[in-house]
Amino acid sequence: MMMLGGRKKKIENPYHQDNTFPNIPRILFISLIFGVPIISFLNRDYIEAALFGIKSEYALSSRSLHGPLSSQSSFSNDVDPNLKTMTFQFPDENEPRTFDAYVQPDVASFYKGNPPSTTIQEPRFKGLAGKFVNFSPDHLQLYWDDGREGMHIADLPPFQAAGTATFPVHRFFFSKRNGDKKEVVHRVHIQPHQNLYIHDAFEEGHAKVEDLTGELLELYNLQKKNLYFAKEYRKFTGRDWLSFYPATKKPIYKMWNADYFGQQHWVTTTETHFVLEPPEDLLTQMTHDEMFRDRIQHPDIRNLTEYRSKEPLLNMTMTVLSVSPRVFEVKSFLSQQEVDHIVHMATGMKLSLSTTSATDGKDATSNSKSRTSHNSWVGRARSPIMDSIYARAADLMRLDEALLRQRHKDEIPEIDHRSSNAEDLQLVHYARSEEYTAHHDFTYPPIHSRGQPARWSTLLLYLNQGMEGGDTCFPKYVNAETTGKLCVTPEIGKAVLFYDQLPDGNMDDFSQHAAEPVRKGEKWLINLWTWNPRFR
Ligand SMILES: O=C(O)CCC(=O)C(=O)O
Ligand SMILES: [Fe+2]
Repeated sequence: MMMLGGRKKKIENPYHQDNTFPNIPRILFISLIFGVPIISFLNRDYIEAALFGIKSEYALSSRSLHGPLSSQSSFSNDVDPNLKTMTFQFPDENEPRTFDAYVQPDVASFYKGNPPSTTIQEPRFKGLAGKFVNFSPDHLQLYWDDGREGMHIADLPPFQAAGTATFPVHRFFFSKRNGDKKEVVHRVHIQPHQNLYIHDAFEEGHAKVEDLTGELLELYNLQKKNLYFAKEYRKFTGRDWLSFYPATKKPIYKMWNADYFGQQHWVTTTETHFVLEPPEDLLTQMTHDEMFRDRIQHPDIRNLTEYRSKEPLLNMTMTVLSVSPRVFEVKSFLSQQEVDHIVHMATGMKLSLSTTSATDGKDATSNSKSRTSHNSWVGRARSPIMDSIYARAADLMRLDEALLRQRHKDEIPEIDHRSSNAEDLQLVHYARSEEYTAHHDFTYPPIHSRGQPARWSTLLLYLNQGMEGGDTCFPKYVNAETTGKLCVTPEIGKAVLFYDQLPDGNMDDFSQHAAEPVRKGEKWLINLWTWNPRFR
């Protein structure tokens, strides 16, 4: 992450360890307990709309202000049409195994009408997710070879892996401590379209399987199977396998299809926009009972209906910006009122960002008299508006809103933990000339972690507009018309949803993205990350 570019901005994020380090520190979450009857709400109703030949899908709110709608699960029983059965056999087994692997469809199908061509344009951007596997019983360190001492990237315990965004010109080395010295045991030269780099001490004659015992032997066997699988997966799909077989399962949640550019999905939610500012005393921390989904049984819950839009429902249109990676845009996901509220919660500042875009970031912040604190993380429970934004985001992603918060033991009993599957919202601020170079939002969990928890989706919410530069770009998006990148320009309240994983559980290298430098003005946005299967 850092040394190969990285984020150049003021707000340091201790949790956002994009693509390098396997350990994700934890955010403290107050444990909440509530005991009320559970009614399940998720309703999904698909309507094929003939309108303009655009396929539309219609989903209803996961948490109704008006009462339960029906019961449907957030979890996917659907078979993603891009999953194809791959058959393979481990050398030490008698029976073949199968795996439903994501196979990218023909690029011509990414276009509704006539495709501009029938072949993929090779992106100009050559960066990729590098994953480095220590297939040895030694505790190693990974360094980026900068031509000098080397720059430390990651700790690599025996049979574990780590990663970073990198480029084909880069070189790395694996090293081990030898007294006070670093002893290089393996060198890597990054190649185009190759994500996986393995230091195989057994093949290189530095280690013998016969010498392994106990836990090391167990880890050896796990990683050996995984690496064998990775070879088969690459043959079948053309991509490197960045997850862990067999522990990584395909995402448990429903994923939106992205079949062609411009495809639209419609989502209707009862979590309508806030359009008036509620009094401060109504905007305090939510209690557990108040966040409970069954609001109809709790008329005292702060829905704050009188401060919301008069419309009973909010219609959100998701437009497919990219098929691979799957990227969607939703205009007006947030209202101006909500944007102001988020900034207030996250920074303590009372300011309307829409009026600050022409100035430099420093001026906007130092002019603010009402600034009381500077938090860059905002949790769902901070106010009824934050709670509602999470519930709306859940609807957009077709998740039960209870997944995005602490749950009672009877809520979603199919999953074995009660903590939220989403992180707190992370505020990101860029002053002039700041940027966040191309990176991935996923990390690599340790191989012995049974659930293989990982970030599944990223929801970006733009809090201002009108700056020069500052686009979010996807430089590896697959298409048949340009070698350039796909860029999204910030607009107040707009959301961009993309998936960090493929429908088969592999990390999606093509989800690599960058925040372009802000050339004039400043940029504000927040991230909402949802994990599969769990966060913490
Ligand atoms: O600022 C942006 O447009 C993207 C931010 C981002 O990728 C991140 O914070 O991980
Ligand atoms: Fe990111």
